[in-house]
Amino acid sequence: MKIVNFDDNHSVISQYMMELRNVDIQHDMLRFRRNLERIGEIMAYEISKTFNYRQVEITTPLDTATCNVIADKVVLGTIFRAGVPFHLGFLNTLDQAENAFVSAYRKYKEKENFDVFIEYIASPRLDGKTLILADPMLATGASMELSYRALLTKGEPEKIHIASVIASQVAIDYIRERFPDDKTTVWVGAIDPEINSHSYIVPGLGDAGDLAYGIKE
Ligand SMILES: O=P(O)(O)OC[C@H]1O[C@H](OP(=O)(O)OP(=O)(O)O)[C@H](O)[C@@H]1O
Ligand SMILES: O=c1cc[nH]c(=O)[nH]1
Ligand SMILES: [Mg+2]
Repeated sequence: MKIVNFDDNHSVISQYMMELRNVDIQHDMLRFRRNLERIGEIMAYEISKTFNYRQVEITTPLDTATCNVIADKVVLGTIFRAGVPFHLGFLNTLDQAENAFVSAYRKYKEKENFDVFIEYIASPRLDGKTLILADPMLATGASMELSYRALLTKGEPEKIHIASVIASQVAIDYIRERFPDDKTTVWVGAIDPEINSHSYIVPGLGDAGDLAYGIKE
């Protein structure tokens, strides 16, 4: 499994990450969502460098030109709710992609004890396609794994890109053991060292869904 950590080579993403994490800035919900979206746009661009391209002859007003277009059949698969602004960023860049949505959410039994539930899935067929699985937070990795398993009912993708803003080291190890090694690449803004007893990433940024859309009951 290949891992691309954007924190290894600083870029404007580092600035967006600071704003997402910073308690003095992250409460601006519009900026928070827009930063997730902007990171999605840039990650999509970087992932697009791994695609196959095919040549097409097109007509310009003056002559014909040989151009290259994406040959991969790309599906953007996103996990509700925090994934929504991130998804929009990917779709801004990869506007021809198909789209899949999965709802994965934590249902708490007690304060520190929860199950992850999948209740909704909407996806095209995935056989032979390039699946980008986007969720800004990878804490334990359970939502990502369960969403992937739910999507496998729609076919077997040829390539898998897991895209996240912050992953814990635990989640990276978890995903490494559960996703096909030869066709999975993980793209992350940063890998944080710990998760706490509530399975929140530390230092992380808090609750991405709540910061993007408000506190849920
Ligand atoms: O790796 P995990 O331990 O599964 O945790 C990560 C998940 O938690 C968050 O979603 P949450 O369930 O809080 O739902 P929300 O996006 O609606 O806030 C986040 O967006 C991930 O989907
Ligand atoms: O740190 C975390 C863990 C799960 N979900 C979040 O939004 N943040
Ligand atoms: Mg949340």
